[in-house]
Amino acid sequence: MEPELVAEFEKNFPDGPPIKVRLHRPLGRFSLTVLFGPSGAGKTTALRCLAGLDRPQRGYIRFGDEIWFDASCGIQVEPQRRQIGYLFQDYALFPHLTVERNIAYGIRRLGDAERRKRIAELTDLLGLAGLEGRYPGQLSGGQQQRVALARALVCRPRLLLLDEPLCALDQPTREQLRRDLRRWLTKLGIPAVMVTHDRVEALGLGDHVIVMDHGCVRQCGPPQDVFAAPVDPAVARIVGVDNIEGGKVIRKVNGLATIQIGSSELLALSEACVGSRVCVCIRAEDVMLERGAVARQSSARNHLVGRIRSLDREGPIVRVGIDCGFLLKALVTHQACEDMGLCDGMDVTALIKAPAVRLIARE
Ligand SMILES: Nc1ncnc2c1ncn2[C@@H]1O[C@H](COP(=O)(O)OP(=O)(O)OP(=O)(O)O)[C@@H](O)[C@H]1O
Repeated sequence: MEPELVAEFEKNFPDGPPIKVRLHRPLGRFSLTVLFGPSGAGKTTALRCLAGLDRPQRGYIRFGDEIWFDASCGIQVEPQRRQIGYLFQDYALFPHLTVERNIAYGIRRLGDAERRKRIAELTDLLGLAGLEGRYPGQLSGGQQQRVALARALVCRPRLLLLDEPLCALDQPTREQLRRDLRRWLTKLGIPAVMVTHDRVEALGLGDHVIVMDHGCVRQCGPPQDVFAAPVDPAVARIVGVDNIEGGKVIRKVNGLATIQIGSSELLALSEACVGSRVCVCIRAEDVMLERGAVARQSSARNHLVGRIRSLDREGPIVRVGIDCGFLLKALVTHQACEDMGLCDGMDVTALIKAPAVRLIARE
């Protein structure tokens, strides 16, 4: 049987909700588990408990056939005996040590030859060759983060824990490191658990995502599945679904359900029965806009006529709010917005394909 990291524990702080973690992940091969959720969800606490830096009040943590923590018999294995690599948000490099000595810090007791070999392997892999003699203050943010990663990896950890490893970096460096990180970890074959509240990072890096909110695990699974089909409106909000509306199934024809939302109707692919109440989720990027109130023939089943109520610029993207019986949010590029001459009060038609309308059953 493949060895697993199995954790089921609860950590309580005097103020705030109990943090309840459930996690079963394979250890025999590389896989990256993402802890995803808003600020205060309990992600860092979960990571600190796995590392042995915090002690839960209840539950257990098993790493293969080793017990790292068991509240029922008072076992708490010390962090250094867990052989974990931990990469924090702020790189926490020693400013007075060179890159080489920073990386070598955790393997000071190894023989010279082995130490040099390991440092060379990592400086090579992480693109740090040539920088060994520099001090952290002489490096860019991305280089510093790579040194911190090398320092976490040089001890050959059995598990790597990453807490928002890219959040302090500027956008281009972040994108580059995101691509590299997955490649490096795959090559080294070290299973990893990473905290992030960045959707792109969760989707781009993770093999498995655990959505946390208010100390609880709300949903887990492959990131694409979780982001495409959140189990409830709270998860839908956390994973960034822009349009979440209550509705009711009023008709079913050939697997296509008609959902009434206020005075509007939408078509969706659904198993839900006529009369059932649903929560309708539509991502803003799945909404296309056409000028005017008459849409041409299109494969999109939903044509909602409405009036623009807001235009909010977010970098190269504009978030458009349209009143079409309910407030529908659409994302368009700034260029598209200019080309179409979109403005407040203009009539538009929103086009949405039926599969982009996701339904969550409501009790
Ligand atoms: N040392 C502590 N003492 C008291 N409460 C704490 C402590 N550490 C965390 N908490 C509380 O536990 C809850 C979860 O915090 P945690 O840092 O794990 O969340 P998070 O999801 O990592 O948030 P962020 O994304 O902001 O880092 C919060 O309510 C926080 O106030």
